[in-house]
Amino acid sequence: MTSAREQLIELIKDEAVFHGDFTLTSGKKATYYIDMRKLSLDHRAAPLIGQVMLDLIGDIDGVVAVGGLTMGADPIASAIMHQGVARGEVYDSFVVRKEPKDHGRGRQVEGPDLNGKRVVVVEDTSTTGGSPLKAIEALKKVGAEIAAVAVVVDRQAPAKERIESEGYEYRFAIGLEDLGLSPQ
Ligand SMILES: O=P(O)(O)OC[C@H]1O[C@H](OP(=O)(O)OP(=O)(O)O)[C@H](O)[C@@H]1O
Ligand SMILES: O=C(O)c1cc(=O)[nH]c(=O)[nH]1
Repeated sequence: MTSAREQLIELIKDEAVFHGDFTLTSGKKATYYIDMRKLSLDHRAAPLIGQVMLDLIGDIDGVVAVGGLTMGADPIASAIMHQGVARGEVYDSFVVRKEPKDHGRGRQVEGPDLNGKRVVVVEDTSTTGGSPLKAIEALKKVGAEIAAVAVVVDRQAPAKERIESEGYEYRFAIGLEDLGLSPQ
């Protein structure tokens, strides 16, 4: 039987890789764009994402919650939470706002109280790694302990090096070679 990871790779190749002229979050230009939102919000792909990410992070001890910078990370964290319950592996999820909320409780990290809790920062696609590092900054302010950064698709440009140089473990489920793409 085809694995969840293989099924997800086929869906990404068929439905989430777009060719053209794109400007990325970092301001860099690229000739392809991987639109993981198209799949993380799709009923066929979301459960696969949950399974693949659980396989990726399942061996990291003591993690109670997963989440990242809104909005790419949000459906990834939800998929992990829901597929985790189905497997008996329990994770809560959280959302890191790009800026603190300017009313209500003024929070930047929404969800459970993470003070003293071990978390994995997740991401749908990572290019420079700037987004998970921004999430980490906010998470440290609320007292969370960062166990690792885990992303679905790594663009090798160069998130891994940047995140590791800041002292965090970096894992990814799918690389460019799996998708038949070259780094840019
Ligand atoms: O590795 P980086 O250089 O940070 O780039 C990758 C980020 O870009 C995308 O989000 P985007 O900034 O487009 O925002 P969105 O999630 O709100 O759509 C993606 O979801 C990652 O979060
Ligand atoms: O670097 C980015 O902004 C980026 C690249 C990509 O392929 N997909 C995405 O959602 N963001």
